[in-house]
Order: sequence, then C-alpha cells, then structure tokens
Amino acid sequence: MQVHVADHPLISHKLTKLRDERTDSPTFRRLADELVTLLAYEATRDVRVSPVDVKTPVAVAKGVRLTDPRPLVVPILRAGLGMLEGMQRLLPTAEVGFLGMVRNEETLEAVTYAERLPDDLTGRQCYVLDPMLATGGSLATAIDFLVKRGANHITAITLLAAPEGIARMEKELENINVPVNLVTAGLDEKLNELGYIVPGLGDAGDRLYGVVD
Ligand SMILES: O=P(O)(O)OC[C@H]1O[C@H](OP(=O)(O)OP(=O)(O)O)[C@H](O)[C@@H]1O
Ligand SMILES: O=c1cc[nH]c(=O)[nH]1
Ligand SMILES: [Mg+2]
Repeated sequence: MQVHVADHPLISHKLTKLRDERTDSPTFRRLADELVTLLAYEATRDVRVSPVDVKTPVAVAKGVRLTDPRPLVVPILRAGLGMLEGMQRLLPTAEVGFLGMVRNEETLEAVTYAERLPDDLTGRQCYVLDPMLATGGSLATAIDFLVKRGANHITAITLLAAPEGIARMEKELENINVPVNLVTAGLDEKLNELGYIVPGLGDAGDRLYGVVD
C-alpha cells in the first residue's frame, strides 16, 4: 500500500482546528468538507483520463476527459458521509456506492450493516472515504468488498491514520493483487487501549452527527 501523508500548511491548519475539542459540530463538518477537497486533489492524481480534442474559439487543442466507466466513490457510513460532498466537488460525475459499518467497541471488529454497491466493479477505480483509520478493520473490510467485485484500483482517503491500522492493512493486502493507495491528512502516534487514535480527534461520527448511543 502506498501511503501519502499530506504536507501542506493549509491542511495542517484545518486539521488542527478539527482536532480541537472546542470545535462545534457545524464547524467540524465544514472543516472535514474543506479538508477532503484538498486531499482529493492529491488522491485523484492518478485518476484515469483519455485524450480528447477540444475546439477553442481559436483552434483545436489537445486535452483529456475522465475515462468511462467513471470512478466509484464509497463513503463508509456514518462518518464517511461527512466527506462525500467535498469529494464530489472535485469529481461531480463519479458514481457513489455506500457501505454502512460500525465498530463493535468491545472487540473492535467492524460489523457491516448496510451495503449498496454496484454488483460488477470490474476494472473500476474506487475512492473509499472514512475519516479514521484506527485498527484498520473497517477499511480492510471495505476494500475486500470492492476487490471481490472486481475493482482494480483503490484509493482510501482518511483525515487521520494510526500506525497500527496501516500495518494491519499492509498485512491484509499482501495477497491482494490490486494497487491500494492511502491519502491522509495526518499520521498520528498510536491507538489507546480503547482503540482510539492518539492524539486523534475523538469519535469522528459523534463529532459530525452527535452521539447515538
Ligand atoms: O479502523 P477501525 O478500528 O475500524 O475504526 C475506524 C472506524 O470507526 C469509526 O466508525 P464508527 O464505528 O465509530 O461508526 P460511525 O461512523 O457510525 O460513528 C470510523 O468512522 C471508522 O469507520
Ligand atoms: O479515534 C477514533 C477511532 C475510531 N473511530 C473514531 O471515530 N475515532
Ligand atoms: Mg463513531
């Protein structure tokens, strides 16, 4: 897995505000949205394009357009939903599939409770959105869904990642013959005993949408 940790002062500035425990939900949602658009610029560096000619008022220019089939964007519910609009701003014609997952807070295993993806993803490029890569269970499960349906290029975009989660992903991806990239705004120190990223930002879903249980 190729890991790219964003190194840009605006991303660091927004991430710092996002982490702050005093940041309220509306501000957290806006910052997450802005961060994703900045990360998406990097994450789509290898989006597939095909050559086209375009007629300007003056002459014919050589250009490119996104190759069909269009990329598939997959937010992992709940928290990944807070990243969807920011991604669609850069890739407005992408299709969107959904995966609902929740971590069992005792075992830390990811449980899938909803799935709405195209059946056939043969040859498709996919972008998975989830703000937090903690143990890596959720993202590894999501990638497994996409690879089993034929996706042949996957980029995960996260706001924060933990070294433990990256190590697990690398191990689980060893036998997968599909290139997987990770683009993240920050790589943190570790996980705590509850599986939370340290220093992290707390529970991303709760900070976006409120505490449900
Ligand atoms: O790497 P992992 O250890 O799997 O943890 C990361 C997952 O945990 C959070 O979701 P959560 O289970 O809190 O669900 P939510 O988005 O509905 O809040 C987060 O949004 C990730 O999906
Ligand atoms: O730190 C963490 C870990 C998992 N999920 C979150 O929302 N935050
Ligand atoms: Mg949560």
